[in-house]
Amino acid sequence: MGGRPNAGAHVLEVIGVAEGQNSRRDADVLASWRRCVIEHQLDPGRHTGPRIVTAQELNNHRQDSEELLGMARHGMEDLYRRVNAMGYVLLLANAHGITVDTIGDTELDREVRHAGLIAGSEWHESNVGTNGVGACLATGRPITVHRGDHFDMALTSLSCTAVPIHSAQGKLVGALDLSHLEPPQDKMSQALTLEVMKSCARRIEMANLVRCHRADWILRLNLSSEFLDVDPMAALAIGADGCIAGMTNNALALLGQKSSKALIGQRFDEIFSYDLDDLPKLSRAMAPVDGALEMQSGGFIFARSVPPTAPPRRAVEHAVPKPLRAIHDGDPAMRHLAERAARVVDRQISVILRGETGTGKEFIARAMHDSSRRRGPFVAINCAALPEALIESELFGYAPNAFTGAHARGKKGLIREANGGTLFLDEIGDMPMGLQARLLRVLSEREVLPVGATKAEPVNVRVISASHRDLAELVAQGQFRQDLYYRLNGLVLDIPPVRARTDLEWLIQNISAATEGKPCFSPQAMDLLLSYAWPGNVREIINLCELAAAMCDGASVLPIHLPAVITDRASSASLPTNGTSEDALLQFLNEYGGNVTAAARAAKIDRSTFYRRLRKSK
Ligand SMILES: Nc1ncnc2c1ncn2[C@@H]1O[C@H](COP(=O)(O)OP(=O)(O)OP(=O)(O)O)[C@@H](O)[C@H]1O
Repeated sequence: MGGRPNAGAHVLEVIGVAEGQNSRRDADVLASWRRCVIEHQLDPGRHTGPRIVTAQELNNHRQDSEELLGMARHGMEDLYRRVNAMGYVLLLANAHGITVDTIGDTELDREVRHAGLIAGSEWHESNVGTNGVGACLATGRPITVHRGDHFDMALTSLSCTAVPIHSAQGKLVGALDLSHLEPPQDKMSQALTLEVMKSCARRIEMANLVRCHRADWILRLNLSSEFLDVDPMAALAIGADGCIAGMTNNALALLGQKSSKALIGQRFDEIFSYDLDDLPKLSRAMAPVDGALEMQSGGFIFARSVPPTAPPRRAVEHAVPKPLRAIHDGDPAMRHLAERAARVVDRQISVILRGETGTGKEFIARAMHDSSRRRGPFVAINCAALPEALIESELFGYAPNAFTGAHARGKKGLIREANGGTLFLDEIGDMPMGLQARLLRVLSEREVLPVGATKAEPVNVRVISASHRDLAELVAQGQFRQDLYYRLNGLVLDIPPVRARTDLEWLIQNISAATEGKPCFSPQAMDLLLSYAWPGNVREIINLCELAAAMCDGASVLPIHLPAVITDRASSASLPTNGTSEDALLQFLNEYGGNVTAAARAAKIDRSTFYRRLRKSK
C-alpha cells in the first residue's frame, strides 16, 4: 500500500508547519494545517476520522440542501459514470461540510464505510482537520488533499479532490469530492482528477444558471472561440433591466471582478463596451461566427448570447437597485424592506423608517438616496441633537443680517442645501411643535421661508424621516402635529433589530472586513457573536469589531478577546438546549418577533428541530 506516514513524523511535521517551518506540500494544505492547530486547536496525533451525524440531523441537512442536491445530482451521475470501477467514491457536501449525497462502488462498501465516506459524515475542518471538502469550503478553491496531506491519521490512506459549487448568485453552497481509496503514492497522479472535477463543477454551475435564469439572456464566455458553444469557461445571466442577474463562479476571474457582490447587479454596459440592445447580434442565429466583446477594463473576450426561453419575470428582486440590495444578505424582513423601498425611490412619497437605535435608519435612507435618480446631496439632520434656539436658522436659513450676530450674507439652511437631493430627518418625533408647522409648509408648498426673509424660496427635496418613538402615539398625546404626521407617513418601513436577522453572520463579516485591521473571528468566537442579543444593533457590532481588531494583534479573534458582556451571556447556561421546554422555545419565538431562524439560532437548535418541537407542543 506504499505505507502511511509514521504517526510521530506526521505530528512533528504538522507542529513544525504550525510554528512557521516550511514544507514541500502545497500552500493550501499548509494553510489548512495552521488553521487546524491554531484556530481549531486540533490534536495532530488524532486518529478518529469524521463524525457521522444522526439520521435525523442528516434528514434536516438534506432538506436544507434541496437546491444543492437538485443542482448537482445529474452532474454527479455523469462524472461517476466516467470514473466507475476505479476505486473512487463521490461525495456531495453542503456548506456545513455534511455529506448529503454519495455515489460509490458497492463492492468497496466495507472500505468506504471504514473511511467514513458515507452520507452524514462531517468534513468541516474544525471537526476532522485538513481534508478535501473541509479545505475547499474554507478557501472556496479546488484542492487535492493527498494521503499524508490529511491532518487526521485515520485519513492518510486516502486521496481527496474537492471542488467548490456556487449558486447562481455566487454563494458557496457546497463541495463535490472525489475520494480515491487506494491512490498511488505520487500526488501528481491526481492532477487529471482535479481538472475533471473542475470541469464537472463548471458544468453543474452552468446548468444551474440556465435553469434559474430562463427569463434572462445568458452570455457564454470564453478566452478562445473554439469551445464557446460546447464548453464555455463561464456564463452570465443578464436581466431585462440590463443588470447582471446571475453568474457562474469562473466569471469573476475571467472578468477581473473581486466578488459576486460586486458583479451581481452591475450594469452590463459598465463591464462591456457594448450596447445591451445589440445582445441578440451575439446569438448563434444572428452570427455564425463567435463575437469578440470589448471589455470596459480593456481586452477582449469571446461571447455568445442565448435568448431567454421564458417570458420576463415579474418579480421585483432584480429591479431592486444595487445600493438597496447591498443592505442585506437574504434576511427575509430586510429583503422585503429593500423591495418596498425600491418601489418609491423615484417617487415623491414620504418615507418613515422605524427601528431600534443603531439598526441603520440613516444607512438605509442613504441607500435609498443612492438608488434614486436624485443628483442633489443627501443631508441628514438629527432633530434631537440640534439646540432649539438654533434649529430654526439651521433648517430654514436666514436672510442677510436677519438678526444680531447673523452673517451679512445670510445662511442657506439645511433644507435648501438638500435641494435636488434627499433630506433625512432623524428623530423627527423630537422636533419642537412650532417648527413642525413650518416644516409642514415646506413639504406642502415646496418652498422655504428663511428667517427674516419676505420672499419664500422654492425647494425640491425628498423627505425621509426616522424615529424610534411611536409617532401615532405622540399624535394621540398631542405632542406631534397630526397634519405633519399624515404628510410624512407615506410608506412606513420597519427595520428589524440585528438579533432577529438571519444574515447576522454576513453582517458581522461585512463590518469586520471594513474595520481597520480586518479582525477575523474564529468559529467559536463567531458562535458567541451569533447568540448575543446586540441591544446596540449595527453600531454595537462596529464597536465590537474595532475592539476585536485591537485585542487580537492580527491573529484570529478567539472567545478570550471578546468582552464579558458577550461571553457571559452565552456561558450563563440560560440558553435552552435540546432539553429545553416547549414553553421556552415559544418564548424565544416571541422574543424574535416570530422569526423562526433567529429564534432557533438563539435556542441553539436547528430550524427543523425547532419547527418539529413547536408542532408537537400544539
Ligand atoms: N448594513 C450595514 N452595513 C454596514 N454598516 C452599517 C449597516 N447599517 C448601519 N451601519 C452603520 O451602523 C452605524 C449606525 O447606523 P445608523 O446611524 O444608520 O443607525 P440609526 O438607526 O440611524 O441610529 P440612531 O437610531 O442612533 O440614529 C453607522 O455607522 C452605519 O454606517
